[in-house]
Amino acid sequence: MPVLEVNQLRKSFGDVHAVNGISFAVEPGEIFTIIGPNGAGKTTTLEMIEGLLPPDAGDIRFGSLNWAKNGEQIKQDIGVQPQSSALFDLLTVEENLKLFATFYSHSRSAEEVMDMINLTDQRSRHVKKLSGGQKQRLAIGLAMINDPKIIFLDEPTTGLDPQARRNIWDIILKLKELGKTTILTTHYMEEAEKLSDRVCIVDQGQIVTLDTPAALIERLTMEREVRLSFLDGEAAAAETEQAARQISSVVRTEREDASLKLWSTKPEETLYELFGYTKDRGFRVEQISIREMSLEDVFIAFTGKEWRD
Ligand SMILES: Nc1ncnc2c1ncn2[C@@H]1O[C@H](COP(=O)(O)OP(=O)(O)OP(=O)(O)O)[C@@H](O)[C@H]1O
Repeated sequence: MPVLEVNQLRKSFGDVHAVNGISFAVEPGEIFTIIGPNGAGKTTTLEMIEGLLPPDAGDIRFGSLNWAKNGEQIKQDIGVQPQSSALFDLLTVEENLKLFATFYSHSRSAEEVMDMINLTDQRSRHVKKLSGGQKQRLAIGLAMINDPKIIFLDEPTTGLDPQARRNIWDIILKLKELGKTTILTTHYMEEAEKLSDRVCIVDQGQIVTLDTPAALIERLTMEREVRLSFLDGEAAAAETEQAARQISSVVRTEREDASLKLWSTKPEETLYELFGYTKDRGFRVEQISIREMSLEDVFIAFTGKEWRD
């Protein structure tokens, strides 16, 4: 049985349909990621599920519980990461955790949470002296202080450097090991691909597609990008481009100076044929690669838009 089900959720602000009929179900223990560009409706969706924003329409269920009848129980069962600006700057790490623990009937010890978020050695530090990554880890710690079944993390790694981002990924994976369900939003495709059991891509308030990262990538056409660069300069690349266009599995080509990119439905065979050609012509190939498909390609394929972080 899903731990969370949302059905036909809608929210408008004036003329803006921020969330326009979103439905999904999350299974216990999943890392479920909502990904989409700025303004796609991720935060609005999360805030409605978290009980912070009333929906215009739609249904939200946590198992057999709903906000109208079981609000107090749901608050005990879920953990919501506050924006880092909501932390108490003049309190220490430990004091923040202990304060948040008083909001709940049941809580984990501050000690245990500090260990999980790797802030035990910063326990007596005031929040205002923490780095961005440490503040974000504390915000996640506050979301887990009530030992919730479901944890909501709204863009927990935005603006962090790669190492700080990886530290947060480690915490999210630890939560999964503990059997928790995590609902995450992110701008970062790489993050969604690495962490998620399932990914829901949203754009303009609607779900574009929803599946496991591997299934989404698999569902794309088998077209893959092949890159070649030539030691013999532009002329060699231009001639090889002409030859590539005669190969039936090559869908399109693009060339910049001595670098050639082509998209093929049979990349290995295409390369084999092109190597025959370059060898006959005496062209020296400097580098070749076949690019793996990523969630970014899935986004572009489904929306027709470029992805930008
Ligand atoms: N309180 C509000 N008043 C008016 N418009 C709003 C409000 N909150 C959100 N919006 C609008 O609703 C749309 C969806 O916003 P939302 O914050 O949910 O997107 P998002 O996917 O979380 O974006 P981001 O990644 O930038 O946080 C945007 O067009 C936004 O400007």
